[in-house]
Amino acid sequence: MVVFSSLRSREKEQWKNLVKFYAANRPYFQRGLRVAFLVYVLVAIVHIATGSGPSSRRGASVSSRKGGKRDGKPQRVAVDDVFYKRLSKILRIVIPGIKSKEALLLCMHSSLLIFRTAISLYVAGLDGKIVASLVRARPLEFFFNILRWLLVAIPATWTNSWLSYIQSKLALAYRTRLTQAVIGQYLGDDGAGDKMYYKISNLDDRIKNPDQMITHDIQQFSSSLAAIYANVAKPVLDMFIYNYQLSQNVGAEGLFVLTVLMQGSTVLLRALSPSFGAHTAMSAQLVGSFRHTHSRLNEFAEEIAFLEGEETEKLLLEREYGGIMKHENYVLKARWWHGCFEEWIVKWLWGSFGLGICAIPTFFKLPGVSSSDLGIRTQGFVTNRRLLLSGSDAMGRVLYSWKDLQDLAGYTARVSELMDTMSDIRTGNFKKSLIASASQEENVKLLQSRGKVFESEEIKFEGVPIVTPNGDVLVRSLSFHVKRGQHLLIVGPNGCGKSSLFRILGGLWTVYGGVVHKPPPKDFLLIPQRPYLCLGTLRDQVIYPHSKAEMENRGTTDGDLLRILSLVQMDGVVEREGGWDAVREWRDSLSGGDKQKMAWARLFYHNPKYAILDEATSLVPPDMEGMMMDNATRLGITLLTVSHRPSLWKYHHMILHYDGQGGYVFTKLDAEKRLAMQEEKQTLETKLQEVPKMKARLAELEEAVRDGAM
Ligand SMILES: Nc1ncnc2c1ncn2[C@@H]1O[C@H](COP(=O)(O)OP(=O)(O)OP(=O)(O)O)[C@@H](O)[C@H]1O
Repeated sequence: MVVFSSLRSREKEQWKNLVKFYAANRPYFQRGLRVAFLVYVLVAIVHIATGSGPSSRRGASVSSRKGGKRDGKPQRVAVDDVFYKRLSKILRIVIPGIKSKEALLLCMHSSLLIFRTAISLYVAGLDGKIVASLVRARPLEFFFNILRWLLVAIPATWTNSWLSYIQSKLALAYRTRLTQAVIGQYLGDDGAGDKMYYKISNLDDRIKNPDQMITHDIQQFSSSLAAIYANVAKPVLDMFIYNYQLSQNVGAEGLFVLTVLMQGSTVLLRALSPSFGAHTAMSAQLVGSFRHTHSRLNEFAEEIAFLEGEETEKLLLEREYGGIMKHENYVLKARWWHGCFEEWIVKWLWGSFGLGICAIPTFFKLPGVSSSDLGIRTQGFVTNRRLLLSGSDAMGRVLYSWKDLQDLAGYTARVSELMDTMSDIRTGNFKKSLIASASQEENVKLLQSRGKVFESEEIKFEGVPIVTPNGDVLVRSLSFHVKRGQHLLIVGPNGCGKSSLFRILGGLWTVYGGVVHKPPPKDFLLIPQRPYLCLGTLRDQVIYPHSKAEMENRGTTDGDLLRILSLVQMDGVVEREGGWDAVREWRDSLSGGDKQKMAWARLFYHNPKYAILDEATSLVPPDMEGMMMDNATRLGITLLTVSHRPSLWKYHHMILHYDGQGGYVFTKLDAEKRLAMQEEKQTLETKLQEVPKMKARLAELEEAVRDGAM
């Protein structure tokens, strides 16, 4: 018993010595703890910045449910090094230099953020003073403190309004830079990137809805990026300042324990966080798909109306919408429970612990701190409490900013997917699902090789294969030669590659072999079966893609345009529609035949060296067709015509006849002979159709004769 009590008294003595040692060296311990806190915050920032946080390892793939694949692998969306690489690439576009407008806005934004923190610190101290003057019952002091409170409200409100204004300006500036960069590549005419808008949707499978990405996703990305700066930089800065100030008031020990608690709960929260970045990217993708289905309904409204396809279209739309709702509900639920858990930890758990810390100077005599009266104690408590609330709010916002960062990762993935795909396409690297025959050995070789293209006055193909973007070899080796003035007729069964030849001539499809000699694209004008009518005035329809200024520069007047329209018997449309400056949705205002005539008027206005006519007269009467062909010939336009109408044959000198099996014949066209053969063929075909009926009638008669005989 004696031994035991002597042991206890020795332990007590040791403990006392330890406390004494601590009290004597407390300033050094305090300094050590503050440095440790600083290191901790820096490590945490580096942790987030390098994407090595727990959530980053749990990045989900966007394409797990639908589309969005790169190289056959699903695209990952997470706050990881891939995200930072993508982001830094985009940042170089949106903030092109330190002297740019965006850098200046960022600088102003940062200064205002620091100024606001300084105001908050002053307000925390003032709050304490107001309550202290109340407790001490000093009315004059109380009055002056309230006056200070009112005065500080002026720069405080001014700063807040400026902050949100500059943040919005920053988002707009980012959006403008990014939209200009993307549209520049999408519609720019700079060699390899030429006709990107065509290639991205026709030659590549990766981007399903570029329109949604350019209009919606870039806007969301810009707002998210502008907000992330305030949502991450400001709380981190606040966390430093408030916690440093708090540790000065209550001692660094409380701060140390609070930090350990916060770190523990942060790790737990992050481990339990759903992958919000992937959810954001998926939402954008689903909305894009829904919008695309809607725009198809608008575009083909007439066809669908005649086919009475409402039910099917409704089902398609409902399916798309159902997909969005399923996803949104899932995300909503995930956000709900995550929000509950997060608020309980951040607001209530940290809050109660913080109150305990604020009470330390009231209940304990801290070594080196002199005792104080009720007023000082109250002032200290109120100030510390405010600092603590602001500090834990900052810490909470750093936590919340993880979600913002994940949202940003989602939008960044969408925007960089578009930009990376465009870069790939610029280098001729397309990703399209190939048909089975493309994997045959000879076709694999063919798809890997490239042909040569030379600019020339005439059109000459030497052993050029016609291959569709999904690897279907339509013609293995095509050779023909068309000189200026030699009109070429192209015939063959459906899907044999007639229009595909034009796509090669227009530089849209890849030349996989042989040699192509062709004039530059500006020397061609295409009239398809359903001609394109642009948004704009009636005049714009004739002169497209020229502007009115370009038309005037080349010396053409509205009178000249009227004469051109009279050639296709369309001059009445000017008066009917209210003049050349009338603006309509011309696609709906003109009939099918009128649209074709308008396209012919455009041909006569531009007067190119070559005209590609792809069933371009299918909807106009034969006499009109003859007049248009004659006028084109008179203007010296060389015609490359696809038509099933025998009446057109007589205008052509050469014929390229596909057999539909990969073979073809290219020869001179003896129009008269061909016409006679065609007519005879048609007569025989009509007669052949009668044969089954005649046979049936014969059988009936034979039976009747047999019956009568019995
Ligand atoms: N963007 C594309 N991607 C993949 N395949 C395509 C694409 N465009 C056309 N094709 C395919 O190329 C083949 C040839 O098409 P093309 O338009 O040249 O036929 P065509 O001979 O003009 O037929 P039609 O007389 O019916 O107009 C078709 O099988 C078509 O499906």
